[in-house]
Amino acid sequence: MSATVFIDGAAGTTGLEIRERLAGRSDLSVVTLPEERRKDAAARAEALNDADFVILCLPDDAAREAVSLIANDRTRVVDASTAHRVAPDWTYGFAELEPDQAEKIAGARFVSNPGCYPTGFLALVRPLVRAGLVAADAALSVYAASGYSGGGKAMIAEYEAPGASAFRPYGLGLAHKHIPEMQAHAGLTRAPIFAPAVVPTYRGMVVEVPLFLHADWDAVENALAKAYADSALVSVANGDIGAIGIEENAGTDRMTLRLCGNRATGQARLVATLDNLGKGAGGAAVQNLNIMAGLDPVAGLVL
Ligand SMILES: NC(=O)C1=CN([C@@H]2O[C@H](COP(=O)(O)OP(=O)(O)OC[C@H]3O[C@@H](n4cnc5c(N)ncnc54)[C@H](OP(=O)(O)O)[C@@H]3O)[C@@H](O)[C@H]2O)C=CC1
Ligand SMILES: CC(=O)N[C@@H](CCC(=O)OP(=O)(O)O)C(=O)O
Repeated sequence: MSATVFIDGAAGTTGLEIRERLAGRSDLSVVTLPEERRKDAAARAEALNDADFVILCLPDDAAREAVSLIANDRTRVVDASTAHRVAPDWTYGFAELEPDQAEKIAGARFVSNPGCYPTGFLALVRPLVRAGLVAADAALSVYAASGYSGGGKAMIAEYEAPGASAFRPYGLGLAHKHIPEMQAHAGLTRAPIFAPAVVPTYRGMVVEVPLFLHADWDAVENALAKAYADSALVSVANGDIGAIGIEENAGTDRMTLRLCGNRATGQARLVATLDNLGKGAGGAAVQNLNIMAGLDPVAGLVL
């Protein structure tokens, strides 16, 4: 019999993306609640406890509540929210982050899906910190632009009404909810300065880390290439390029990384493109589910 998967929050933006990726799968049976019961705590508690796997596509407080409703020691969880991303008893669900991360996910009961912006930042920075090519105490900055679906149903409604801004920097108080996971999982002693912006396109994301390289350019290029050599989803492309579009990986579960900049001066721009709803959310959640269930890690994903 195939494993059962309950999607809590299945009517939301991320939930719908996950349902699309799981549609037609014969190796998993997807459970969702009918519209009139999808916020009923008793119905959710029953579904959460019946399922082999649950994927939480909920605001942080509702995700914490969902975990508290699980009263057995069997149901395994992928949480797409920010609630558990630096919690010590949860496994960080970024399979490509460390050489043994997929193995840890495979054996974990509680897996937190990475944030969309941290997915780009960590993919660029973690291999360089690990290799000693960027110092653990480096003062890093992160600039990023996201499609408006990153803000869920509320932001989609706002951006699909007249008058949406063409470029909207936010997080100006430098306390965005993604900063703790960026610092913790990159292995940095200082929090990066994080400068995100929303643009009027539905999906897609560019994450950029500009920095003065103190290491050899080729060594940095090689460290990135080596880190993702075996990945079906993350690739390293030639950074000798004039411009990069936010659309590059929109509608897919891929992520592309580049080391751009001026080799002669050592001034670099590390750039990642991904889909906030793909590798940044729904794609990563399905990848984690596949790994936990011992299935093909990229089954159902958009390659
Ligand atoms: N959008 C993105 O790009 C990304 C989102 N995420 C995370 O995924 C999670 C979901 O985000 P997103 O899909 O964008 O948000 P949405 O607002 O689009 O969807 C959230 C869904 O959760 C439902 N919900 C809220 N409270 C409860 C509750 N108590 N019980 C059951 N259902 C509830 C909402 O119901 P209703 O429809 O009635 O409002 C809605 O359908 C968030 O934690 C977000 O941070 C992570 C990475 C990227
Ligand atoms: C454009 C926009 O508003 N994006 C959201 C991030 C996406 C998201 O929902 O955050 P998680 O990845 O942590 O779940 C934000 O900045 O809060």
